[in-house]
Formats: sequence, structure tokens, C-alpha cells
Amino acid sequence: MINKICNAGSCLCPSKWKKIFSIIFLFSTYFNIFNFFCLQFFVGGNWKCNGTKDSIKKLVGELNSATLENDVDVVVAPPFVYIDQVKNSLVDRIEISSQNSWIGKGGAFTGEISAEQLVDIGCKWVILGHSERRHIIGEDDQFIGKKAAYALSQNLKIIACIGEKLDEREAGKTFDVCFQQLKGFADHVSSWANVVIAYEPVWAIGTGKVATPEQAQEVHAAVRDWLKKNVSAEVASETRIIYGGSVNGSNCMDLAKKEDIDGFLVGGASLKGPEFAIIVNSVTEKKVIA
Ligand SMILES: O=C(CO)COP(=O)(O)O
Repeated sequence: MINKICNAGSCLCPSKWKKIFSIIFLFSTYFNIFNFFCLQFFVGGNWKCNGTKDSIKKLVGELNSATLENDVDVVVAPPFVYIDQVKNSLVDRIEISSQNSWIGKGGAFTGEISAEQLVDIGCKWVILGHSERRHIIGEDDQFIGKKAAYALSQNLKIIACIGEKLDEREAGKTFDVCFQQLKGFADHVSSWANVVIAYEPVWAIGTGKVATPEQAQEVHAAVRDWLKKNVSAEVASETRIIYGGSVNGSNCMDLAKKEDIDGFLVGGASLKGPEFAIIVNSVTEKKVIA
């Protein structure tokens, strides 16, 4: 192939040019193979109910000066009240998500924020079905599924969270719980093009007890299989499934190596810019595998 390129350039192709062509050829082949085998890596930072104007200014400064790998979608989800501040100060390379949205069009819904309003202030994403909303606020599968459909209809992309509690895992119900929550989304979502699924085992959230790469991979593979059987093979192969639950700068590398882990949703560690950047850049582990 390299000879063909060189020959096409006639006999004027000295060995130096051959070397340059070789490097370009190997480089492009490497990235084509990587893109062929891997979905675009996705890393989201869920800041939850944390921060002040000052601490967020500092965090945004850290993110703005971080060196982030190019081929990763990076999204941060500040508390609603700071979205505008972040939007006005964060580099465009990082997109903004909200942590929730209302189930339908705005109106007389005290304390709620509509998808239209989020789009209006520059949000591209919304996190829906987070376990803290399921288990503390009491949102159920169908309510969350309807929210997802409405957000998608307003051109927000969604990070659809699922995950089992500790007692459910110990009772051997991990797959049943995750599939039931997935069904809640599938009952209402007609196109999955703008959906990222986040598997976040509740027992791993904020506990420092991360799922092992094998535990996470097992559920991610099962989720992909569920999508194949219940939605379509295309959706199964094209939908990113990211892991969340005590991800940090030390454990992200081993998790990223797993075939069906297409990125992360990060809580606590996303509040520290340099550590979040390490997690974003763990995509390099994926490239090694590819
Ligand atoms: O809930 C999470 C992200 O949505 C994970 O939180 P931690 O990374 O703090 O465990």
C-alpha cells in the first residue's frame, strides 16, 4: 500500500517520503480501527448539589486549563443555579447538562425547570433517572421514561441512569432491576440516537466502593444484550453505556479497558478539575485495547 502511494508519486519518492507516508498511513489506520471498534468515549461530571460561585469559578478555571484528549465527549452538570455562570465561563469543548428536567411543557409547576428553559440557557444534556432522584425523591420508572421522551422531543440529549441497590444485588436481582428501569425508558423513547445509558450501582455511589471492572462489564454486556433483544441490534451496538459509582483518577484506567464500558459518569471526583481530566483521558486505555 505504501509502495503504491509512493509509486503513484513517481520515482521522485525518496526514502524520507516513504517514512513520512508510513507514519501517516499507520496513524490513520490506527485511528480508523479505533473508531471502528469503539464508540466515542463519554465522560460526564455530575456536580450534584455542590458548589458556590467561588468554588465553581475555581473548578471552571481548572477545567479550562486542563489538557483533554480530543476524541471524548465531555459534559458537566452543575446545579441549575450555576448553569449560566458555567456556560459563560467554561470552554465550548465541554458541554453542559442539567441534573433534571420537568416532565412536560413549563407552566404552573413550582420549583421545576422545563426542557425548553434548559435549551434556552444553552444546556445540551440532561441527567434523568439518577438513583438519588429515584430513591430520595421517589421518581418511578414510567415518570422518568416520560421525562426522557419529553426532553428528547425538545432536542436535549439524555444521560439515562439505571442501577441496583445493595440488597437487590445481594438478592441476585441486579439484572431484573436494571432491565425494569431500562424498560421504563424504552416504553417512551422512540429514538436512542441521543441517549447515553449510565449504569450506576447505588451501593457504589459516593461510598468509595467501586464496582470491579468485571462486575461493571457483566452488567454493561447484559444491558447491551437487553437492548438488542428489546429495541434493536443497531441501538445495542451504537448506544454508549457508561459506568458511575466512585470512579476516580486511580480506578478509571482498569474500568476503561473493559469492552462495554464506553465512559463514565463521575460524582465526587468531578469536583476536582485535574482528577476529572485524568478520568477523561483514560480513553487512552481504550485505544491500547483497540
Ligand atoms: O452518582 C454518581 C454520578 O452520577 C457517582 O457519584 P460518585 O462518583 O461520587 O460515587
